[in-house]
Amino acid sequence: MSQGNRVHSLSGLQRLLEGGLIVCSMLALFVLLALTSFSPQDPGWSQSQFQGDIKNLGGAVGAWTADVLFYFFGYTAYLVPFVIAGTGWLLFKQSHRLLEVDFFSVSMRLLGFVLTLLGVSTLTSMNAADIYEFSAGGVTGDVIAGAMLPYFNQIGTALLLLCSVATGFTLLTGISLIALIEMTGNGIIGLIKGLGNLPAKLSSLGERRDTEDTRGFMDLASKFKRARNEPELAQDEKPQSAAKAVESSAKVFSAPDALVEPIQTDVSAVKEEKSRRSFLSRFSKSREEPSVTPASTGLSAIDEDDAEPVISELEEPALPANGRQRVEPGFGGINPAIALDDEPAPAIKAHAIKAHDETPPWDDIKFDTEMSSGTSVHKLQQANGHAAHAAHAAASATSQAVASAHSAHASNGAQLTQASGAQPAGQSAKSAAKIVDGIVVLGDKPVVPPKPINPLPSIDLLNVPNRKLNPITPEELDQVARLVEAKLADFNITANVVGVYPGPVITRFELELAPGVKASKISNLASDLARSLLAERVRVVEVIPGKAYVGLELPNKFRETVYMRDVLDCDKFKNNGSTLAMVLGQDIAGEPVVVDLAKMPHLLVAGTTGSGKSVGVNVMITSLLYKSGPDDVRFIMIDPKMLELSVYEGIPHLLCEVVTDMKEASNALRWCVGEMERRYKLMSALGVRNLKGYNAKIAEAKLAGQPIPDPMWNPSESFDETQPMLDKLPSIVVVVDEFADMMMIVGKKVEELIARIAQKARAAGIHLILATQRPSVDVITGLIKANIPTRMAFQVSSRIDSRTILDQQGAETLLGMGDMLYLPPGTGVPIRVHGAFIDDHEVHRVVADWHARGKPQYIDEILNGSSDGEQVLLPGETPEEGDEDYDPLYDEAVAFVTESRRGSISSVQRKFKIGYNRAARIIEQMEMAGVVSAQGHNGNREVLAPPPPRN
Ligand SMILES: Nc1ncnc2c1ncn2[C@@H]1O[C@H](COP(=O)(O)OP(=O)(O)OP(=O)(O)O)[C@@H](O)[C@H]1O
Repeated sequence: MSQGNRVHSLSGLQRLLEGGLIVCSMLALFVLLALTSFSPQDPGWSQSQFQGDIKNLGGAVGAWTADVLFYFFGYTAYLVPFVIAGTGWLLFKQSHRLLEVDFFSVSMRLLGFVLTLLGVSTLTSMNAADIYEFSAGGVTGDVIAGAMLPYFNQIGTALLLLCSVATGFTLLTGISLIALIEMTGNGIIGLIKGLGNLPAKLSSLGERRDTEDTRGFMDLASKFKRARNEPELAQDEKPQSAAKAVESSAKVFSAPDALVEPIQTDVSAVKEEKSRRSFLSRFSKSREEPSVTPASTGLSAIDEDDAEPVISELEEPALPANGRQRVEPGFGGINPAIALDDEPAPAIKAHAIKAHDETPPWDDIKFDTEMSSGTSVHKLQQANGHAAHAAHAAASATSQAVASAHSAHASNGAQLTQASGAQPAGQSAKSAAKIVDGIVVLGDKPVVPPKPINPLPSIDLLNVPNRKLNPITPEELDQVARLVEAKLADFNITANVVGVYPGPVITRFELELAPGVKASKISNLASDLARSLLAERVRVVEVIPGKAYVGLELPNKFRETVYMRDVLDCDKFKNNGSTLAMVLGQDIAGEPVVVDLAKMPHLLVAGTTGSGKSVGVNVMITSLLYKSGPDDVRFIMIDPKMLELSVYEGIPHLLCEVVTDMKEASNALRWCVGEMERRYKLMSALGVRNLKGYNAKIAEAKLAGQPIPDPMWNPSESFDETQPMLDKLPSIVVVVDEFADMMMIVGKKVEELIARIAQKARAAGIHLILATQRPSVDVITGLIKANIPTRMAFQVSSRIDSRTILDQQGAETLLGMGDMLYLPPGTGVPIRVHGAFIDDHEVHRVVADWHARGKPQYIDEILNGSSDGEQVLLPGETPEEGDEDYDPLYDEAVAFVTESRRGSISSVQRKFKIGYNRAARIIEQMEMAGVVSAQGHNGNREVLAPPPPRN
């Protein structure tokens, strides 16, 4: 892609190159024709006499050219047209690299070409019969053979020449001969094995088709036919027959290979990537050893001006993952049949309609069944992909199965509700369906299972990345290392590059400074270095934990995107036991970074607009949706911008609708403080120290059959007539996207509430993720900073902003697009992380997947305050200075203002001999009450209320 851009930007040069390609192709064709139609009778350089017409297709010039080429190179002359065509093509395709010519590699290739050509010519000269009247190896081959044979004899010469050809080939093409031999060997072995297994495979395939499949389909079809042809069949038996059909089809068809293969392909792509990195890290490790320090590599002779100071990219063939076959499971042939064929039986249809309010639309049901791997319906879809004819017969029964799935889904919602201790969503659905041994039972009959909470969403919902690797060669890295040393020397800093760590976005060079050189000297030169190295930005890492070196991070020329799927698919995340584990992205070496929100326990995210904050927040939320169900984690999302978080509306994890109104937002924070206090009381009643201990105790008690009654139940205040039992408590994550807005609108109160939650909520399992694009001290106040130890800084515009977030500079040198510095709790050294990328479609798919698993049970009190409409004071809270808190002089002041018809602050001040602030507050209260108008242009207020009636 980027290459394409370059070609366009060089359109003048590009035209020339394209012309060159055409000329080279024509020339190559001409030489090929001249060589193939060579006739010894034609005139030529080595011919003196000439009779008759020229037979060469290239005419006299062709005849001469062919003659010269054969004379000098013999058979090897046939290589010449290919070399001409190849040169034209290379110049055309690699035009962008003309500007960054690496003379070292060009001379290597040239040397390789000469060695190969001479070796082949001489070998041909020694072993092949003459071509026309020329020697088979031309004069070149003859001369070399003549010079070598007296000294090395036939065999020795041949060996030396073969060695020259092999070396030349490797130098020319850069292809490892050893790898080539290995590949050929593996290919041959694979072919032989494949051919050997072929008869067995063919026969087993034939047998399977002939027996099982056919019988399975016939059974299925006949069952469905019977279901259609027996209208008198009791209606309540229909779901059963559908379920049986589903069951039988599930037995017949195992998961198709297509579903397994793509994953394997993916794994191989990842492996490829890993091996690349391990190669590069091996390189960097080897550099650390004294024997191969840059100074001793001998490569320092490269002219620094010729080398680009940034890591360049070679053309890379697309990875196999690109061509990965995407499998879109669906109802296949059966879906249209549902719409066209028989209506569901009346009773079932009625039920489906009844349950509709509680269930997702048809698409969701389809999605639901698509994604529930291992369920019978999924397998039925596979079956129907194979047997369209059976699908028609099955349509009626399947409609019923799907209708049942609707109600089953509703029942799932009901279960969820119970699990979370909230009000049941739909009593009808609850009474209509129940789950027995993991199977939904409608009435007495088992039907298709709904989409369960477990297994959690599949990683297949995320895009398979179109990875573009950044193939940096060790030589290129070495060049840059030399350049870094040279540029530092320009600034009178003696430093040796002792380690090079290429990553997906940046490459870190570790520098060993000469004794007495301060690291801060390099930091101060960061922008000068960036300029002289032609880099966008350079980050200097003064302290690398555990090492005595200074780090210099240069952006790669071709930046790799870190995809969410790649990071999520790592063992570090999958094996993480915490329900609040989140992936962030990759570190500078390309290793996934997984963090635990429970340990943070609150996170402050800041960065300028467009730096990748929202994507970062989405990645964190999506990780949580991949790690935990609503039983474990609940969200309160506050989104003053009204667009970033609204996508999550309706997932079962939400405790309330996504909050966009700031008054409601402060209510939500108040609710959190109240909930925190309630949880503390519960925990102290149970004698546990944190939420984990509390949940363990509840689970233990339930297992023992002795659930713990709610110790805070008060019969006089509660609606519950009997003492309720305690249930598992989920962690609560409060995500605020743009909390600066909240601070501005609601004011100091928010800061207090946030500080209060931040101070205490860790043990209660309430966690804050606060994001802002305004990293200024009036937003990220001292109070907030003191209580939120974990920070995440995306790119910011100034050092001051970086200090506001991280208490140190560095974030101003980040590269944007998700590049971040993550400061873990309790440390002072931030980690550079390249944030993972997730696009909106992927988020939508994960959200839709959760929609299909259940509905949220909103708690109204969160947004509206307490149910009686009165603000209950939280423990330790003093009443706010409310509007109704009128000044004792207010009434007198109103009388004075309305009588005197003068509504100015100064008149009230003078009359009552009070301070300016107090008088201003009284006038403001009058304005709100409509006694005086708002201030006009001239600063005066009009008195609106009539004077008080005189007695
Ligand atoms: N991790 C990433 N990898 C690649 N590109 C990214 C990444 N994160 C963000 N981007 C790119 O940067 C753009 C801006 O990101 P994002 O919308 O998250 O910024 P923001 O800081 O939230 O901006 P705003 O505050 O204006 O909403 C995205 O549209 C995306 O193209």
